[in-house]
Amino acid sequence: MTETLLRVEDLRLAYRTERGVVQAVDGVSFDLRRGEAVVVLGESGCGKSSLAKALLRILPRNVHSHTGRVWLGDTDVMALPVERFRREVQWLRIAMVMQAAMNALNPVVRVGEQVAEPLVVHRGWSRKKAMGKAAEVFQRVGVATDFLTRYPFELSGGMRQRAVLAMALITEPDLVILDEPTSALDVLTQASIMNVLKRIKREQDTSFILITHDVATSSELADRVALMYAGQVVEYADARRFFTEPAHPYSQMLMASVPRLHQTEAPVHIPGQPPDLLAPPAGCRYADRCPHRFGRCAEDPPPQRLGERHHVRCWLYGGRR
Ligand SMILES: Nc1ncnc2c1ncn2[C@@H]1O[C@H](COP(=O)(O)OP(=O)(O)OP(=O)(O)O)[C@@H](O)[C@H]1O
Repeated sequence: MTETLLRVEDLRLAYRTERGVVQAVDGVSFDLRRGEAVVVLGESGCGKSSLAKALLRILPRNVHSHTGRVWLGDTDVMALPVERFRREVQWLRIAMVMQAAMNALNPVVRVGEQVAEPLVVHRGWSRKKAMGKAAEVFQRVGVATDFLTRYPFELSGGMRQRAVLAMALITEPDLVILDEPTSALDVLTQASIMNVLKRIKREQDTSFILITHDVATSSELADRVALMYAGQVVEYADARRFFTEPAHPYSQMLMASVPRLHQTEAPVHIPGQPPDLLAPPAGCRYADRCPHRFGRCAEDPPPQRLGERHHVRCWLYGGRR
């Protein structure tokens, strides 16, 4: 059996705002094996980016609370002093491509130098040696090495996205977290970037957490799916199982809402809105929109185990009181 790389236990992140406390990540647990890709799916505002930030300890100033355990191998990296986490874990073991990172490249620094930077800063490599590695990683992500000496404005969106991916991969981390890496790109470029990710996953045994709201693009890479709703993971499942036989009523509605090429009926629209994270309901977060709602949904369902590495937060599947 492949080794477990990451185990997240009861991760929580809340922000302080003028209107009160926003519980953006609310008791998230899942695990990830080496070489696996988990796709974190969910509607806008459900806490996907906050989950990534909570994992990488990239927190805004208005954090109210941040708790839980994040095991990377045998180490709970949440318990490490923050300087040690930055020195030993960030970039070197877990790298991240932030949302819209390709637009955040420094416009006055050549792309190659920016891509090589993590090796210089975090591994203490000489700039020359790091540039050699940058050329190698550029080829791996499908960018010709003459682009190393170009400035960001000279690259297309797809090329810039590959460059930020190269920057995340250059230290050969165990895990790369990608937040909406292709949402600003056209479908052909999206597909070619997903192909690069698939190849890297296969060749280097790199694990990925891919955050997206796009079911179609993500299905290509996903080994596992974590579906988020209102700060919680409502279903965590094997990807094939999730895409063909989703268990949670929200997963079922989401899958039915994805337009298909040879579909005769119109895609389903999910009525209603997700709850306000400033004042989430006491019971099941999805109850207001759920066609299967019954009395017990007034209580918050804990994750119920449906099988090996498959859990669901729904009373339809029984569970303890
Ligand atoms: N720094 C912050 N301060 C206060 N509230 C925040 C902050 N960042 C995010 N939020 C709130 O936390 C909740 C989750 O936001 P988050 O960005 O994690 O969701 P998301 O699923 O990534 O959404 P999107 O797909 O739109 O990026 C939202 O209600 C959002 O308004």
